[in-house]
Amino acid sequence: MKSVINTLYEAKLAELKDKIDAGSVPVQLTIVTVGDDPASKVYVRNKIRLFEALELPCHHIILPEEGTTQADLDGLADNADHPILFQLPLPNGLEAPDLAAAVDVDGFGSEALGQLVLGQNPVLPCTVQAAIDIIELHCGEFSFPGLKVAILGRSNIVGKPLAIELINRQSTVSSFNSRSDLAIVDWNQFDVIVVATGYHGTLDNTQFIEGQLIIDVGINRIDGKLVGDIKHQDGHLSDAAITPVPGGVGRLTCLNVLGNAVKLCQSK
Ligand SMILES: Nc1nc2c(c(=O)[nH]1)N[C@@H](CN(C=O)c1ccc(C(=O)N[C@@H](CCC(=O)O)C(=O)O)cc1)CN2
Repeated sequence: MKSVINTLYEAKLAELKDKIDAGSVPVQLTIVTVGDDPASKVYVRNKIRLFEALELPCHHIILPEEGTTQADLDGLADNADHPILFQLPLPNGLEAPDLAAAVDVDGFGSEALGQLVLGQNPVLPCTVQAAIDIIELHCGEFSFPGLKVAILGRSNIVGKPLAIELINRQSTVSSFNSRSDLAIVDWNQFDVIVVATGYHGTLDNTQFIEGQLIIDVGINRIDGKLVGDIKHQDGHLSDAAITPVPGGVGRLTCLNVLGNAVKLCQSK
């Protein structure tokens, strides 16, 4: 699976470099962070490094947790004239402003989500785009209609928008959340299982079968080690294709921030 992700990453990066070179509008991004969430620091650093590697401007606005108001964030959003994102999670009491689709690099705002529901080919949330690309490469470009996909997790940034995008593509989508009884589910009925709960051990590799594609969206730090939402039982080699953590969906998510910024800047 690692080689599939690497192939995808390199192909997308090459395609983006060509688009950047061919475009007349400069590609840039602003990232806003509030406070000092340690995981966010890593993710933001990875995004900035990618822009730096391509010599593209990535402005980083760092605001203190103490004293930053919703009006400060809303002001930044209202004045944005190029792609911007507010790194999540934000401290309690603050929420990401509802960005206009033209500058919404995450695709989390109501305008971008409305376009998604209407199937208007918007900028997809970066993790959703990563899952779609992995399915497309692993199962085939024309595999979406009728594909049986289980999605565990109903977050606004992954589970819900991924379900909508897959429905747009005529897949058969089953959605599970923390109130679903996972113990009675026959996981063998699905072609693809996407686990995006944020809990390590939601499912384990003994529950999958040959031929299935398993997309692990989770990034959990346990005893200083990065692990996904899927537990890998020692001594059990799963025949299913399972995306790795780290080096899987998270890596592609970062690349898709660049992809979305290119798309937004070049559609001005
Ligand atoms: N504004 C947003 N906030 C958050 C998003 C998002 O899409 N937009 N998603 C997640 C975090 N995320 C994106 O920002 C993200 C997650 C993981 C990675 C990544 O590079 N992962 C690496 C491992 C990194 C590590 O060492 O910890 C990997 O999986 O290989 C980048 C971005 C929540 N917030």
